[in-house]
Amino acid sequence: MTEHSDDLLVSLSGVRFAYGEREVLRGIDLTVRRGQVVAIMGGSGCGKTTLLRLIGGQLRASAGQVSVAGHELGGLSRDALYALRRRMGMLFQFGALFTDMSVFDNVAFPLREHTDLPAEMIRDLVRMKLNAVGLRGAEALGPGELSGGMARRVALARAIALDPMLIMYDEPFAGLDPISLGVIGQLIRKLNDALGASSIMVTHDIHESLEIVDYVYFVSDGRIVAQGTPDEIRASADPFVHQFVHAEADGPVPFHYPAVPIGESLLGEGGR
Ligand SMILES: Nc1ncnc2c1ncn2[C@@H]1O[C@H](COP(=O)(O)OP(=O)(O)OP(=O)(O)O)[C@@H](O)[C@H]1O
Repeated sequence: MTEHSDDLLVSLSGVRFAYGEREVLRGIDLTVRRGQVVAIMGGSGCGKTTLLRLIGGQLRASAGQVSVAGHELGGLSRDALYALRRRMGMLFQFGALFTDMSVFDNVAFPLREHTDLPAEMIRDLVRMKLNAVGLRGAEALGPGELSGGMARRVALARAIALDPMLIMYDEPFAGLDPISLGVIGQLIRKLNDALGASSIMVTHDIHESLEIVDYVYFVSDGRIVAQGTPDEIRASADPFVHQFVHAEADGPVPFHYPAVPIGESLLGEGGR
């Protein structure tokens, strides 16, 4: 397979990151090609959100390189980084809407903040984005009048308001019923393709993800431990992947947070 670096929108090589003394990422290599939707999966607290923040330039790697659209983030000035971040749409956990603003104003917010477009053009753009998520008729509603799935769709419309080249989702399916979950999954794919963008989503929802993504990375203990296309993942004999695909509570990702054996801890407390 020939791979031109132009095809790569995001590229991480040897990326390490620590919060103070606590090293969370220990050498991550990962790429996202233009047009791709990529999922990042892994146990709770393994560093998935941290990875998104590094790609978004909110955190800086302590070693290795993070490149987006051909720019190495570590070498960018503050202004250049800000300009690049404007071309990224982010939908963070639960994508909180501004509760005191209508659906329309929520979606208009990034356009008003980041552009000097006239009001009529903003109105048309907001309507197009709301139409893309099937909610053009809901523009006058307040967030309190929306179901969970509708609120998520409004957050999606807001995340794509500025036509980003990269959209990042942190747990886009969290807390949704199965039908809304399917709707959001299909929308993530559809919007990615309609915008000609690339998307990265951090998620625990393997079955929904395998339906819509092009590639999956599994993170554990600060490293990529498995990766592949949905077909490769489904067919994988890797114990780590198996635990995820079959939702086994215990396996390479342990059920228990590290602790002394329960016998010892109970005895210890009883002996006090
Ligand atoms: N600001 C911070 N300061 C110190 N430690 C942090 C900070 N943010 C996250 N951590 C720790 O870094 C580790 C990775 O966090 P991160 O949020 O990236 O994990 P995650 O894989 O997204 O987890 P989850 O799936 O539970 O959301 C966790 O152990 C977390 O406690």
